[in-house]
Amino acid sequence: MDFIDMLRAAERTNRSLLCVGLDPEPARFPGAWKGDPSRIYEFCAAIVDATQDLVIAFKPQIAYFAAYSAEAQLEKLMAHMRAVAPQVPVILDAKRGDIGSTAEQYAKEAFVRYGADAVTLSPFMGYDSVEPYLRHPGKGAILLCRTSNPGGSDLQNRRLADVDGQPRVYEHLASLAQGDWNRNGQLGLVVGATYPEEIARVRELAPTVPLLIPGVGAQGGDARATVQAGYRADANGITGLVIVNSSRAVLYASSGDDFAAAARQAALATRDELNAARGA
Ligand SMILES: O=c1ccn([C@@H]2O[C@H](COP(=O)(O)O)[C@@H](O)[C@H]2O)c(=O)[nH]1
Repeated sequence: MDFIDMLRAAERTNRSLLCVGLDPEPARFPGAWKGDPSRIYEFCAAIVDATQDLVIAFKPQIAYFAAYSAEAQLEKLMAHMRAVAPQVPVILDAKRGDIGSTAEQYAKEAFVRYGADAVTLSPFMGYDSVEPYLRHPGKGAILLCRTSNPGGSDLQNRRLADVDGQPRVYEHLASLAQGDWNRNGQLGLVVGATYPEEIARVRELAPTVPLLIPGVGAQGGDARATVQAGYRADANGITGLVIVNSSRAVLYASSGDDFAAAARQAALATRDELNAARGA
């Protein structure tokens, strides 16, 4: 099944727009695991087991594994997610971006080594840096568009003087992802929950592209405003999906031995809040 079909199936089966982000920080692990990078797999697997029926996707952030030379634990975690939650797509948050020949290797890393269903990319180097990912049939490529951090404005909100209508950079990217760049319907966009007006603008320019929206929870984004700005459905079903990510607020809901149960409660509350905002 391809990435978009998996998203739709997980959304239906789990009645969810929530993506749980897997950003394991050993310093925040519970009890005897605290500070121990060899527990990264066990910690993340416990979170996956506790939330797999509540999510539209999982999003491991590769930096949290690479920083501890824990790539083998990430491989094991990918296999675990496939085994316990085959219905849930996995988005590898890697934010890669490089010339085509190097991008080919990064695409193999994401889709072959780790078996991810989609990967996040920086589109800064242009279409030829994105195209190698699109050669993997059915896999998703999710482009940074209007990121959740304040510094996102430094470049993404600048206007492009030589493009008709002088759109902002993020607006131009949204148009490209809806149109010329999206040759096989594999593209998605990252838009921060911290900027709901920009989510609405992206949705206007890219009505059918799935939006990965980090920034609720620890970054303070408003779940209700996020869904209202980005989610679209009509009588025939969902026309514009949102994948709303929360990482730290779920992972570290408790620092005690009840961390997995607490993560489940946090995920459940966020899922229900997102559903209430779309009237589901
Ligand atoms: O614009 C962006 C793009 C990616 N991220 C990533 O999402 C999670 C957010 O974690 P929280 O703990 O829920 O704040 C993290 O992996 C970021 O690298 C983002 O925050 N904003």
